[in-house]
Amino acid sequence: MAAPVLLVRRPSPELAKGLLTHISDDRASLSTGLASQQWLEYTNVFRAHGWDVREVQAADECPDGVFIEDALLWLTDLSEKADQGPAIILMNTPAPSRAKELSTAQACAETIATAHGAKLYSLKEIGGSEAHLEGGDVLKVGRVVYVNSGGHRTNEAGICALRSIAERIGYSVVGIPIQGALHLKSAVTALPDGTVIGHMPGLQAFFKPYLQVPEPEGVAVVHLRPYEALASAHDEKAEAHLVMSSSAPRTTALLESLGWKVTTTDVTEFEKLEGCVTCLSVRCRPGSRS
Ligand SMILES: NC(=O)NCCC[C@H](N)C(=O)O
Repeated sequence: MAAPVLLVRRPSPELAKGLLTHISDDRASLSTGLASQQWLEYTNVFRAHGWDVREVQAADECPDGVFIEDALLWLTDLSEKADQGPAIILMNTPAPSRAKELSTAQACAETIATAHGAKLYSLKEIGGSEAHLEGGDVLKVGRVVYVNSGGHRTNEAGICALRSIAERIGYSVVGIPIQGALHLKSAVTALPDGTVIGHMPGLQAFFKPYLQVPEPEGVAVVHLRPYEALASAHDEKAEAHLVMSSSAPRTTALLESLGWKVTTTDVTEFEKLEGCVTCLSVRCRPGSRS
C-alpha cells in the first residue's frame, strides 16, 4: 500500500504578521527561527513513522501559508463500490490575506491528484466565488464530515459545495455551529476510536462519544498510524499513535492514562497565531478505505 502523504508548507519569514481573531496577541514574542525549527521537528515526527512528506511550494509573501490544512482537503473514497477514487479539494478562504496561498496549493494538489488517482475539485468552481470553506473547519470522523456552520471562514454555500463532493464518495456532512474559536478543529478533533475531544463548554451536546480535555491546546490530535493498521488491529489503542502539542501536558497524561500512545511536539510559535498540530499539514492516505 502507498505510504501516507503529508503535505506541508514551510513557514514564511512574515509569519508574525499572521491573522489573529480569538486569542490575546502575543505575536511580538514570535520567533521565526524557532518556528522554522519547530516546523522541521513536526515534519520529522511523521517522517520517522513512514510518511512521505511533501513540501507545497513556499509562499513567503503569505504570513499564514504554513497553515496548509486550510487550503486543501483530502477525502478518501468511502463509497460502497469505491469506484470514484479519493477527492482532493482546493478550499476557498474569505480572508483576503490568505487568498494568495491558493495558487501554489492548487499546483501541489494537481501533482498529488495525478500521482494517486485522486479527483481534484475546486470549491470555488463548484459553489461559486462566494462559497467559502477552510480545511480547519472540517473534521472527518469515519463516514461523517463535521463542518463548522457558525464561524467566519466557512459559509452555507461552502458547506453545500463540500456536501456535493463528499456525499458522492460515501460521507454525510453535518454542520456544527462553533462560536468563540477560529475553526471547528480549534474546538474539537477526534481520537481513532471516534471519540470527539474538546475543551470549550457545550460541545458534548453535538458529539457522542465525547471527552472533555483539560487544556485548549489539548484538543488537537493527529493520527500517526495508517487507519488500516487500526482496522485490522486486535487492540485499537495499542496500534494507535497520536501527535499532540507539548503545550498540553495534562491532556497528554489523560489520554495516556486511557491507553493512547502519544508523541508530543513543540508548536508554541504557531499557537500564537491560533494554529495547532492539525493545521500544519494535510494528511493524504492514498489507497486507504477509511
Ligand atoms: N486550521 C487551522 O487551525 N488554521 C490556523 C490558521 C491560523 C491563522 N492565523 C488564521 O487566522 O488564518
